[in-house]
Amino acid sequence: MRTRPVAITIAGSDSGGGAGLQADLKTFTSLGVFGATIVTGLTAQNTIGVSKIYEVSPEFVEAQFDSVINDLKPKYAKTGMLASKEIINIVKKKILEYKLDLVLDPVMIAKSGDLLVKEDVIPSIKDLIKNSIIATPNKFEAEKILGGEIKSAEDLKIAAKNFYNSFSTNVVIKGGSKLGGMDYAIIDGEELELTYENVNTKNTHGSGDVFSAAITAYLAKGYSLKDAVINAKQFVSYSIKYSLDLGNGHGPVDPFAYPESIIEREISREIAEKLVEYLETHKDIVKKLLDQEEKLNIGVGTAYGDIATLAGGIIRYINWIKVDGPIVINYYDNLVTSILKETNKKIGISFSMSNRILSASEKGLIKISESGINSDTIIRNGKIILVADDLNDLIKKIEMITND
Ligand SMILES: Cc1ncc(CO)c(N)n1
Repeated sequence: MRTRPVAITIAGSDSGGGAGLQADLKTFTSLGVFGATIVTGLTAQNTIGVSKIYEVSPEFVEAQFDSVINDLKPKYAKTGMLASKEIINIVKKKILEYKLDLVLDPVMIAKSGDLLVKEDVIPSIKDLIKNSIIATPNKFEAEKILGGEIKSAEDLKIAAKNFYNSFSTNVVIKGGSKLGGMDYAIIDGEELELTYENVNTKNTHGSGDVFSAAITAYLAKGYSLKDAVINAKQFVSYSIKYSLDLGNGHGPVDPFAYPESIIEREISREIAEKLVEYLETHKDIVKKLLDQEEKLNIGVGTAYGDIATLAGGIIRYINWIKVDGPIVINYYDNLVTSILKETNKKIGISFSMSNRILSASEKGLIKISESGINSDTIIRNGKIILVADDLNDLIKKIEMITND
């Protein structure tokens, strides 16, 4: 009998799928957490904007709480869009009734700039903040809640302290791209500056939702609040770095990017194993590619820039070959891994320079260059590196060169 940690999102639907409860559920699932939803409203929305908002009645929000909490007994919940003070008030009542630990994301506007809440929600939001374990406003929301402006990293730190002291609640304020992607957190009095390589993209629809959902998921998995925030920052940064160019507005971030990058690493390892097996069972071909007592190596890359290679390589002694493993990922740099990075090709093999290569090139079977631009065969350090888009393509090229 299997179980998973359970987390709840109390949020609105984004018909476009990139933000709101859809982003929350994708984030929960990607982190191995079972997500349930208390739907507060529906938006007719896409990457360009919000055209309509339909509010769920407070009574129906309450009914969802009673159904979900009594049965699934979650400890952690997060909020997204809470469009009116009536909804915020019922959420507060139910949070207290069920003693839920709340991650409060004071969602106010979509990436498109459209308002997601009524103008008069601020006092009720402030009241709910006091009943949360952490609030995660962005710069804009923090300005609305605190008053004043946040224009610099220094302002961001002052605002976080002010927020922490005013509400006696842990806080992380998201600085956004204008402040270099820096966030500033205060957790149990400890100040934390959260940074990641700055990613320049317009496709950030759903980024705030993914961040607060990831904090909630890590809490449900048993992380401390500080570790949950640190890990959530990594997770959301990855989903922004690999965000999707879908739609004509702000494309969605991709909460599946992080688990998929791990899946792809495993697939690259399996393809590398298949290539090694091919070479082991085709010693005649290896003998043609490789001079005696020399080494060849292979590389298999993923869409996330990770590369599987052999730690040692394959060595030829007169009539037999020795595989010097293991297969490692991003561990050793060698000729193949650097050429794969340069050319963006998916798979490669390095071997000895020979007349065979030159004649294959003269016959027009392969295209040699030093740069690798528009060619499948690169000369580097007196060796040859053959690259291809997939395993079959590479084997086809290898057989073409050694077909005599
Ligand atoms: C429904 C919904 N919730 C939250 C956001 C903020 O990303 C959004 N754009 N739409």
